[in-house]
This record gives sequence, structure tokens and C-alpha cells, in this order.
Amino acid sequence: MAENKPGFFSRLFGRKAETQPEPASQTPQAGGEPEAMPSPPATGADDLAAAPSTVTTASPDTPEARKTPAELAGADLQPVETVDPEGGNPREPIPRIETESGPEPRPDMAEADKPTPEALEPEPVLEREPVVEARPAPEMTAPAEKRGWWQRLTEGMRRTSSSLSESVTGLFTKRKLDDATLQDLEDALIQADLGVPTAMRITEAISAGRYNKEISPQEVRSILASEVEKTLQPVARALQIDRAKKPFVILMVGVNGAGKTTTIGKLSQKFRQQGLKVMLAAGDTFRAAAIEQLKVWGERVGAPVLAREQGADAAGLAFDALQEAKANDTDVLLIDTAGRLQNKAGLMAELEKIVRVIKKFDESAPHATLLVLDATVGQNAMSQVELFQKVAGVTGLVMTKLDGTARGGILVALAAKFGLPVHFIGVGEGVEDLEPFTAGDFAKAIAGIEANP
Ligand SMILES: Nc1nc2c(ncn2[C@@H]2O[C@H](COP(=O)(O)OP(=O)(O)OP(=O)(O)O)[C@@H](O)[C@H]2O)c(=O)[nH]1
Repeated sequence: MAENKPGFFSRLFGRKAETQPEPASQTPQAGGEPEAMPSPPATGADDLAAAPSTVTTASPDTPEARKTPAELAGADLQPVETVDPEGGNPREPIPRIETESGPEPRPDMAEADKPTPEALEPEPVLEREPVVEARPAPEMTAPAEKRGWWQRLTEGMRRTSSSLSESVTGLFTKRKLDDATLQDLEDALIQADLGVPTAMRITEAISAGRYNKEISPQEVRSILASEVEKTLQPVARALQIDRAKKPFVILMVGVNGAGKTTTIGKLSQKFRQQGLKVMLAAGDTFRAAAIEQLKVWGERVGAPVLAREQGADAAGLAFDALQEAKANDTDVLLIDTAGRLQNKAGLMAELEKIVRVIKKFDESAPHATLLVLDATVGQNAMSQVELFQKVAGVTGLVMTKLDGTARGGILVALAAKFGLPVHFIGVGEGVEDLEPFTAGDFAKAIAGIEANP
């Protein structure tokens, strides 16, 4: 994309892009388009037979045997703290349960240490005995109730905003707005993953009427915020639960580790607080620990969880969950799915099958298909949207882990390119760290404007 970008001066004077030498820094290398990946061996996930399901109730009295299936024997699972069957407000994030294949990318990891999206392939848990370890609960930096959303958002997005802010301050302190400065700004915006069209638009807005004049970093930040807000405004749309649909079916999709299961937990908590009857379906039958993770969330928020053993047919489970939810007068059914990479043809076909089977039960379902995107993958999120849109008909986005990256600008690029509704954003592992997406707050946070709106 960046290769075709005409320089700022060229655009200003209508020169052709090819005549401009392209500085190496213009290519958003770190967040570049993913390279073609070799086809992985068959996972066997498609051949899995259906198996009897279990519904966990939300009772804290759930028998131990149910809480810890055979494959997790010996695992030191974290006890569920602050369980409130009435859908109270559990603050402790649920630890992600890991297998021996290693830990997941952590928000506190250096960018360079993080596994590439390619390295996030589904763990071959079906081919060997998983060894499950409990991950210690992530530390909470401060009591959540003392920090409002604006504070958590700005703190979470600090890495994105400070890298942009540093560029802006460096570029505009006692410097005139000439073509070189504007070119550097445009490059900085592209490096921050905002995407070429948005970077060009913002740079043009900043230069309008100010060419060859001095402009303060504060002015630049404020124009940046207002342009970003313009791009985001149309996609900042709340997730509407249509009460006429009963159950309202939400299918969660995304690559593994993106935060689907955690997001289901956080959303369930919100729905429960709205007085809705919620049910969860552990459709991530690929990863044993994901089933456990969902059961823990179910207990926490007071929502029954329909689960089968690892390796069971996810489409069959989704169908059963629909029946169960209908019979129980459930308001919202959230269906988890296995994390999958775009190039996993078998797993993508499985996802198509889940959607087909759901439609057999209710032609209008799923009523929302939410793609969970991990902000730390940067530009790779673009191809994830394209593929999941084709396979599952994504209706909205949830972006997680904005706290773990300097690449929060990717949300702006996604908004500009796809125009899909962004319902929620996540800036941490805690249940309170997921909130409805608002364009103005996000734009100010990204531009490093500290004022509380
Ligand atoms: N820092 C941070 N971590 C998050 C956020 N959302 C989720 N996580 C963490 O990301 C990790 C992966 O989350 P999961 O919910 O297990 O991801 P998943 O998409 O269900 O993964 P699979 O089951 O492998 O498909 C967990 O450790 C979560 O606590 C977020 O907004 N910020």
C-alpha cells in the first residue's frame, strides 16, 4: 500500500507518485501485510464426532469433577473469586489456562518478543496430551473502581499515543509547516498503523491554510484528534440486543488468542447487569482449556455453559445450545468458537458449518457475528477482517489488547477501509476493561489529549 503513496509535495502540486523516491521508512514494515503462509498439515478438527454435551449451571456448587475434566487433571486452576451468581461485578480477570506449547503474547512483552501472528497457530492439542498449567492472575495496577474508563483508556493506549505524540512534538517544535515536516508527519501516522488514506487526509487537514507557518504540537494534536474522530464516528455503533429475538444469538469469531473467550465473559457480565438471561456455548472445542475458561466465566457471571469434551463437533454443540437456550427462555446466547488462522481451510470450513447449522435452527441467526481482533497484530487485522467476513459474515468488531501495543491506530485504518461497526474495545484483562467504543474518547486518547472529556 505504502509503495503507491504519492509524497505530500507531489499531491500538493499534482506530480505523479512514480517520480518521487520512496523513503524506506514509509513502508509500515512491522505491521505489513502478512506473507503467504505454507499450508499446515490437516488438524483433524473436521473429522471430530459429536459427543454428549453437559450444561454447567451457574451454581458455585458445581461438582469438582465437572470443573476439572480428565485432561486437566493435576492442573492448579485458580479458584473463582468473588463469584456473584446474580451477575455482580467480579473484578479479577480470569487467568488464561495454557498448554505446554507455551505462553500467549503478554501485553507487557516487548513488541519484538511477541510471537508473530503466524506463530499463533492453533495448538495441536488434538494430537497429544495437553499439559495444562494455571497462569497466575494478572496483576491489577490499581483498584479498578478508583480509575474511570477514560483513565483506563488513556493509560491503556499510552504506547500508541506516546509514540505519536513524540513524533508530533519532535516535528512541530519551532518548525515551520513545510513539505518535509508534513512528509515526516505522514510517515509517523502510517507507522502508527492509521493507514495511508487516513494519514494523507490528516496531513492535508493540518496543512490547510497553514503552509509555511508555525504550528504548535498542541494544535497538531487537536486537528489529529478531530480528523480521527471523523473517521471513527460512523463505526462507533452500540451492539443492539433485539429483545424480539429470543435467544439473541451472538457468534464470536477470531484467530486464537485474540480474546474471544475473555470477551464473552466480559460481555456476559454486562448483559447480566442489564438483567438479561444469558447462556454460553463452549464452541471452542479445539482447546480444552478454553472450555474450562468459559465454565469459570459462566460461574462468575451467573450464566449456564453448554459444553462438550475437547474435540467434539462444534456445529452440533451450537445447535444443541440453541435448542437449550430456546427451551430455557434465554435472552442472549453467546457462542464461543475455536481460534483459527485464515489459512486453516479445515477450521474455516468448520466455522461455515457452524453458521449453516445455526441458520437451520433460526434463519435470522446468528443475530450478531463479532470478530474479535487483537490490536497487537497491527496491519494483519486487515486480512483477518476480509477473511472472516467472507466465511462468517462479520457484523461487528471488538478490538482487544489496545493496552499492549503502540499499534492502536489500526482501528482507524479498519474503520476507514471496512466501515464495520466497532462495538467494544478492550484495554486490559479485567472485566471492567472492556467498554462500548466511542469515537471521541478514542480519538483524544490516540492523539494524547489528556483532558477528561
Ligand atoms: N492486555 C490485555 N489482555 C487481554 C485483553 N483481552 C483479552 N486478553 C488476554 O488475552 C489472552 C487470550 O484471551 P482468550 O480469551 O483466551 O483468547 P481466545 O481468542 O479465546 O483464544 P483461543 O481460545 O485460543 O481461540 C488472555 O490472557 C486474556 O486475558 C485485553 O484487552 N488486554
